[in-house]
Amino acid sequence: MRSRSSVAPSRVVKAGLSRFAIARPTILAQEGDTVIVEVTNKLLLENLAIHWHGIRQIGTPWSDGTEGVTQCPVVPGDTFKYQFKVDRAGTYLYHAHYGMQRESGLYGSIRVSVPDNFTEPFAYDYDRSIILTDWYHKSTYEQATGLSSIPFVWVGEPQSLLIQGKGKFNCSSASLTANTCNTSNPECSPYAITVIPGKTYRLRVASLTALSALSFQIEGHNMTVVEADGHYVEPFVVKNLFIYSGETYSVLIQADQDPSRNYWMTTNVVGRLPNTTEGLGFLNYYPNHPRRSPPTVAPAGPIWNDTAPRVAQSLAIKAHHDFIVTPPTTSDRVIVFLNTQNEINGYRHWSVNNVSFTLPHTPYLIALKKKLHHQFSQTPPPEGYDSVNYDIYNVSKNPNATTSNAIYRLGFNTTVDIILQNANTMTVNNSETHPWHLHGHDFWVLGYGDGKFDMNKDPKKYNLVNPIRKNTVPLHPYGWTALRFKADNPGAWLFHCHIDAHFYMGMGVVFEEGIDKVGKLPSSIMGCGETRGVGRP
Ligand SMILES: O=C1O[C@H]([C@@H](O)CO)C(O)=C1O
Repeated sequence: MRSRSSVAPSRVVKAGLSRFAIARPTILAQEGDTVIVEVTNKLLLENLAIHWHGIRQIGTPWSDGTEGVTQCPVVPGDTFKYQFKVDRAGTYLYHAHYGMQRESGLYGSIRVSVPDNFTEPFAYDYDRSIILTDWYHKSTYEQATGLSSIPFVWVGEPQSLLIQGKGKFNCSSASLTANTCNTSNPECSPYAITVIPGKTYRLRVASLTALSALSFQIEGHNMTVVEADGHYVEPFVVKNLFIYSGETYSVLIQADQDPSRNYWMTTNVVGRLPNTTEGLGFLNYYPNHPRRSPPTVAPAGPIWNDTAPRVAQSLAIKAHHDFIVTPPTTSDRVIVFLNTQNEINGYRHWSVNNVSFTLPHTPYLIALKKKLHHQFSQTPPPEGYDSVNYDIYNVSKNPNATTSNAIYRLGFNTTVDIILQNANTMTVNNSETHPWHLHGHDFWVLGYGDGKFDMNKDPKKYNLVNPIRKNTVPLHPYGWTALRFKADNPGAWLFHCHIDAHFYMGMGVVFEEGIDKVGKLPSSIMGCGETRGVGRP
């Protein structure tokens, strides 16, 4: 097993956040470090909160940065201090967690290195990170207004795909002024990763798309997957890496091709009918010019509606044989989450077991700890759905759908199974891919399957031998995904679809466990709802 560093030096990273800059600093830390980030909200009119995606916040649930769940928003002009321990090496992310703010570009990487005396189960010469995103021309406010209007206005497909904040847009297709669309602007040149011929690179690839499921590929180069969401993977080789919003992977690439030219890196939409041209970057072989286009046409990625290779990749991700932590063999509670799109009072929502999630005025962590139980519904949300009669293959009207801010209260230290069940949307013959992200924990991924989950048969097929642990996992169209986790981290934790618009439309739940074990809450997380006036100077 990996050893822990006994020294815990602190690092302070100061971040000021202003509106349009895309490239955020990467936070570099070592396992065991305490990271302190002082975030100053320099936005004129917007609140914010920053989530440290993949960091479990053990003992610091108030630093999870989830507005409405673990803290009040950081208002313009205020500085908020996040402090947490990075207790496990790996590839993580940070991003805004206020409304749909993340997709405006407020994100970055967290790279936690292994302790000094530790050898990873693979070797490489250099370490590089990229974040894949999609980009909309409409502001998040315009998008949010459409989503919560009658008639419903969907955000649609993004205008561009970005590799490390850089992408392209066909200016001739829009009536934009010269300043907003200028292809000769160096800002528009594709992102390049420069490699030295003969060397091996660890490329940390993350996705923080607002909507798109992606395939990522590098022309002429195989990728060996070695890490997923901070856990070592039994290595396997891919040509296309399928990646969903909220996931991180490390892949190894060998710079072993003809060194006299550059190669395309491309990313394209899968899982939805694409209306966005592919994102392009260069794998730049030194000493070629980093902006010299490869001599080839950028190769096309895999076809968008072929689900089988995506499910196959999900199934291929297993824990590395030297780093297996087996899950408990049984669970104390099984909760089934039916994912549906429905209409409630004429508004379009996403729901879990016909309940569309809404946030209370006082964040849960505060309301729970201070026993302000009137702040949110005390009617327990449903543990499942009518799996006998519900037809997952057809449009359902779901007439009993409601909105609620009730939460799932879990017994401390119990083992919980979550079965995510997909279904048809409100469009005929359509079921979408949803990346589900759990705050405060990793879960074991026990299995994926097609169709309706069968409680009698499917658990027998669970992988209890070498399941990967992750914090984000896809739910494939018309399929199910089975997860297991231990409710061992005192706090209130969001579990939600990582598609911005879907979470905005109610696709999430909150778990509470061990609230009596949470330490004294810092007053800085207060100031809204029933704590208005508290924590503000
Ligand atoms: O929530 C969504 O709404 C649209 C579509 O279902 C209705 O326009 C879509 O593709 C979503 O993911």
